[in-house]
Amino acid sequence: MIEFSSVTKRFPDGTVAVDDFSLVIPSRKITVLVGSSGSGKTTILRMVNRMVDPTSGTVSIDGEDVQTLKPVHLRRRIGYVMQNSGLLPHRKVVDNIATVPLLTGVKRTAAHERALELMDTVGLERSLADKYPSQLSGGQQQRVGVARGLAVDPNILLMDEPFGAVDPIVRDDLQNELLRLQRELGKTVLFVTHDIDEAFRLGDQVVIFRKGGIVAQKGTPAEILARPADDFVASFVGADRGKRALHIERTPTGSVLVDSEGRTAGVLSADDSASVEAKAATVSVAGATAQGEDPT
Ligand SMILES: Nc1ncnc2c1ncn2[C@@H]1O[C@H](COP(=O)(O)OP(=O)(O)OP(=O)(O)O)[C@@H](O)[C@H]1O
Repeated sequence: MIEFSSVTKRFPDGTVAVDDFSLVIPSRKITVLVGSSGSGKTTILRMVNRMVDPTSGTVSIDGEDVQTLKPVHLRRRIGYVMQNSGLLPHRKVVDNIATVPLLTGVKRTAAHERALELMDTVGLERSLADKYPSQLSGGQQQRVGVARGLAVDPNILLMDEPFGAVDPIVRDDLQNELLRLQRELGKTVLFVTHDIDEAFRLGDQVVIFRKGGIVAQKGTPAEILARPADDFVASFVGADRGKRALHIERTPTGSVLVDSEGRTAGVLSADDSASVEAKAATVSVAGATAQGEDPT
């Protein structure tokens, strides 16, 4: 578990990037920080591995204040995946993945063998091992970035907009891959994105920031969608429009879900359908009662 307690970060130029921020990040779950640019998400993420130190407050991992731990040790036990993969252009894929294990003294053959296994894990052909990053597609480069983040076998994986720079189809693939990996590996993942769809798809816990680094709402995607804390959140998550604002329409052949643009978005399964119909009946009975009519 990672815990932020009343954390503030003021940079030397006076910018307050994070102001009195508290959050518990549960182990083996994906927590997603989402919000507009400049809301302090990256700064928060970087405080976990001490790329940034807080001005006040504490960040702890399993009860241990990270301030008491050496940055180099933290970075060797925490995976870090960034936008544009951050690969070293003059190193082959296999060497990029093996960078940190080699630094920590793992023998070259063992580090390379492990790198090849990680290529399997993230769905990369082993034949790409001897290529240079520029010879790979954007999606492949991101997979190498994820493999490199996993190379130290970390319990914690920090991911800073890792899929921000790839096209929507590849992004979709990478998100699926991360969910699959998470089912297999069960890491504690802290993930930063601008994209609310990505946040809802990946996050067990989602934290929505408004400008100025203030937490507008945190919860599961279902909690946030079912009960947005205020108009800002409702508008940010699109609860009031498009594919998220669904209503039931009865057709001669059954009930369907329709979005706010009138497009059919799906159907209710038989069970759901029965319970929704029952609820609708209860509501109309209650309504009739409220108006003083006899419901029978
Ligand atoms: N080293 C620094 N010195 C001064 N100000 C900084 C520094 N790093 C970040 N900031 C400022 O702190 C604020 C938060 O930045 P941060 O990168 O954490 O936001 P973010 O939510 O991750 O933004 P984005 O989504 O654009 O990456 C911004 O106003 C930024 O300009």
